[in-house]
Amino acid sequence: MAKLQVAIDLLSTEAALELAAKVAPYVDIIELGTPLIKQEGLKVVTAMKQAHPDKLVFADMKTADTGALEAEMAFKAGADLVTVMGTVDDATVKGAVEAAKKYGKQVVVDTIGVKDRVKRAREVTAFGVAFVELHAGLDEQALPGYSIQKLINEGKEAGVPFSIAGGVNADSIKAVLEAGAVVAVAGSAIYGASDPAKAAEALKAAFK
Ligand SMILES: O=C([C@H](O)CO)[C@H](O)[C@H](O)COP(=O)(O)O
Repeated sequence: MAKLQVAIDLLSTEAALELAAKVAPYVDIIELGTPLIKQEGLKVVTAMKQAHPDKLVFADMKTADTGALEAEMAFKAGADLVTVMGTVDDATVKGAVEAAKKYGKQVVVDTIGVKDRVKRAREVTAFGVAFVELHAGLDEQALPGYSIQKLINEGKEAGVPFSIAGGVNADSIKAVLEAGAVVAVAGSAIYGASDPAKAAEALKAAFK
């Protein structure tokens, strides 16, 4: 069964914990966004795992170098999954995968900036990553004419385990799941909602 991941792009540990407490009943994976980790450090990962030991905690490290080292730092802090950028050297991805094996954890490759996401998704899957995040970041989403449909089409074509991030919301969740995503990532559709718990519950209902 596919999983729902909440991406927390807030900027304090306190706010992240408050949001997670509201939405935890409806989500499978709690993601600490890259800006949040940069602002608060890996202690936000530790705090989240302590508060939600039954959830998978996803540290959106967006690692670009020293794959093994950064993955190990996040796993030691309590992360279950870490991200490595797909645009970087294969050695960085492989290093993170080696660290994940050592800790019994998992690596996800983030495809922001990857020109041919389908090709790269297939390449990195062979290195042993858990799944590939077909991702349009917040800056790309803000460009005129952005549509999540491209990611959905790429997922259908890829033939490897993938998540989709980049505007997953109540309108797009069904198409994301029908495309075969193993994880649907929703950030602003949850943390930006007037009632985040209700928004998460509505998204989760689409999984049935
Ligand atoms: O990963 C993300 C982004 O790079 C900032 O950290 C977002 O969490 C991801 O794009 C999901 O957010 P929404 O697009 O708002 O659903």
